[in-house]
Amino acid sequence: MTATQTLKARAADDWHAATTHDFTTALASGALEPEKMAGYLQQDYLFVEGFVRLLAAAVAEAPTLGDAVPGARFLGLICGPENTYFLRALAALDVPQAGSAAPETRAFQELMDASRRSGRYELMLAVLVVAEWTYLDWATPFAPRAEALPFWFGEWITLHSGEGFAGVVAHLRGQLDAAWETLDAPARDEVAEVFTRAVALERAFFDAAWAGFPVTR
Ligand SMILES: Cc1ncc(CO)c(N)n1
Repeated sequence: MTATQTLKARAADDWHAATTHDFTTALASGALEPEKMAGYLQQDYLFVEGFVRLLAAAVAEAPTLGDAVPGARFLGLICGPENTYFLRALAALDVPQAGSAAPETRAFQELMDASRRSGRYELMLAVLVVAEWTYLDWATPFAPRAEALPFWFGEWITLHSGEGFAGVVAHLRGQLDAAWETLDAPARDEVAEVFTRAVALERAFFDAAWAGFPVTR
């Protein structure tokens, strides 16, 4: 097994819960209440702010230009089509951007900030790999039905499935698998800890979204 396969297997319970969640099942069926989607997108837009900074830091730490380019392209996608999706979807659901971060969002912001400020590429990658790979896993089975859904559901699935997005995940995993080979045992333990924590936070974020984040009006 590769390092990222082993890390995923060690977090199997939370991984499975996060990637087969009632929230995403309802989203992909089109039956998710607009209020729940609005609360989720408000909080996730705050998540994305920290994610952009983290991804930018990882691009800066990549060992070569070849290692940096796929992440930089992905940064462009998030700040382009994905950012526009958020603004269009929030407008369509008739809500503004969130006033403040919910506890589950804040926990994620703190993990992203800590891994970014560590300056350590492998800790940044641990969070990035979890965030993108869990989304690829839940969204991929729903890709065939995305077109038939209202855009605020369908485009969220499309943004996290398909060949291009699978390539992003493969790239990030490849970076972490390569970095892993250079790490001593204590550093590997730190990566595993961040990876496991990130999977738990993905699950908690969907649990909170399914219960219903408070919506800013
Ligand atoms: C909480 C969360 N995790 C991962 C992603 C994928 O970028 C996202 N948009 N939100």
